[in-house]
Amino acid sequence: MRIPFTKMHGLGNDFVVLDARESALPPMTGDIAAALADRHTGIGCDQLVLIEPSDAADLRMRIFNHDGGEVEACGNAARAVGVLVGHAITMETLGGEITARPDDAGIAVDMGVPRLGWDQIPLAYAMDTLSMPVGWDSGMDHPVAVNVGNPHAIFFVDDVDALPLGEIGPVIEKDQIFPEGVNVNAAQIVSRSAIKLRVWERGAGLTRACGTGACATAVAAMRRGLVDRTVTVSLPGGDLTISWDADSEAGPGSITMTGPATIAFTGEFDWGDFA
Ligand SMILES: N[C@H](CCC[C@H](N)C(=O)O)C(=O)O
Repeated sequence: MRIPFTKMHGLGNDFVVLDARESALPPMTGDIAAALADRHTGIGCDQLVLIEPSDAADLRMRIFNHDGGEVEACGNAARAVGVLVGHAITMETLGGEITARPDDAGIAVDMGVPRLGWDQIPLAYAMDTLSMPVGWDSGMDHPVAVNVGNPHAIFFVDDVDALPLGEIGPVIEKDQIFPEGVNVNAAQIVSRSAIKLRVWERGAGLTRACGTGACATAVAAMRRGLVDRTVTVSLPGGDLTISWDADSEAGPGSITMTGPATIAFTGEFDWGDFA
């Protein structure tokens, strides 16, 4: 069975996108997703993105990490789907409903309201998520924990480029204090409107950009009073603008992420080669 795909990226965080809205695909599994994501024997990507029909929103976006794990959210992928569709849409995801709309700077995604409770991250036991009383060998300690559909630990450091994130990231990612794993963010405050960020992604490793990481890091920095409510987050692949609406009687505001997404090329593969 020949399957069309679109290769896309958001600031270098790359995706293989399959659009099953018009014609159903055979069931996607973690093994098939990982095989397609493999950069040596597959098409190669950080995440596989599957677009399906939805009864609750304009479409359903499913995200499979490079390791095949299906996850709740992917900010850069949300912008990629926004570019592919070409107009404002609502998306159902495992992490909740999000919306994407064209914007002067590319695509603006409303990522919803961040979850800040220890059990919403989730963490293994009750603790202060604004400064987790934990540390790891490289001196990266007392992170902020934020869930933006998916779990993030944010460490504020003096120099992100001096960190061995490729070594300490996988250790923290799989620490038992994070029952569902965690995306590991190393952030450097540049000014009250600028953050420099590197991310070790759960299930994908070091990536050139992480949209949810940028959102979670902005929320963490705002919670600590380090930046204003709109901030530019600079990742190895480029910049994202993150705003966190002020809280109201209804509760915490929602997060908006704005930035580009790019179609690299289209192609086809034979499902039988990967299933
Ligand atoms: N690795 C993430 C999913 C992809 C997130 C990242 N690519 C983004 O743009 O948000 C996780 O396991 O939660």
